[in-house]
Amino acid sequence: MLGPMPLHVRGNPGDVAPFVLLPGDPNRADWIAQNFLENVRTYTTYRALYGYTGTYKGLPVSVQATGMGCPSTAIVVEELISLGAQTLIRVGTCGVFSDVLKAPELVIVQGSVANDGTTRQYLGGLPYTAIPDWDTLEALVHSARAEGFPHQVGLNVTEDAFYAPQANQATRYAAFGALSVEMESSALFLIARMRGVRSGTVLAVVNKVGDSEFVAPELIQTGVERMTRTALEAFVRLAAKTGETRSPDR
Ligand SMILES: O=P(O)(O)O[C@H]1O[C@H](CO)[C@@H](O)[C@H]1O
Ligand SMILES: O=c1cc[nH]c(=O)[nH]1
Repeated sequence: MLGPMPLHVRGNPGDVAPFVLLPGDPNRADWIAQNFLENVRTYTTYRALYGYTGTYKGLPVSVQATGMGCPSTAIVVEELISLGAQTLIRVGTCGVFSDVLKAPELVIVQGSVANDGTTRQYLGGLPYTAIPDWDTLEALVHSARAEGFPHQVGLNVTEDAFYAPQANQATRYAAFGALSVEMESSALFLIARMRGVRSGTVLAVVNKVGDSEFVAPELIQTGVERMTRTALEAFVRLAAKTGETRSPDR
């Protein structure tokens, strides 16, 4: 299964843990590694797609930046899987469509509208519903509940063009029940399904779509801390359920 060093995620076989957190922002990857993991080592810095492996409550966990958008995410996810990743949880930020959902509340993504070019290219025009793995979704919801973190579970929109001139196309999906918008989950969910691994997404709210500013930094920070804890606790739950305690240097 494990081949030579991938082109972009420049780790060696054994560097990446089966459980991987996926922030878009490389600085968030660094911050998570420093503040949540123990015995951290860096396995890649190429193109600022930082990747670290350490342990959380004794469980080997990696945190790998995806960069922004589905094209970069697709490369990173494919290469992580080639390096042995088995469960990938995106810990991202999102915009929301109404004041019903406010920072630091979390969004746990039940499915993501694939309004992006990467999944379109993979699928060759086939309509598709991008959904997370059920066990991962369930573990995220249980963890958020157990931690007492306010959250909503629902539909997200993944899009490519943050500054598309059609005044936030994604808002059109709000009328059909979408809660949030971001730029990576559809590709993550599709590729995970194709390659037979598990995936999920938990998001911290950073803006209401259409507003010209992000919400206050302390609200964003609280949301990011909570989503990170939620995802890590989901890994612990999944590991306990399936007996996965493999070390990254197995
Ligand atoms: O904060 P991250 O995880 O990068 O996620 C969101 O932030 C970026 C846009 O500001 C996009 O990548 C979007 O999906
Ligand atoms: O993709 C994103 C991320 C945060 N906020 C948005 O409005 N869009």
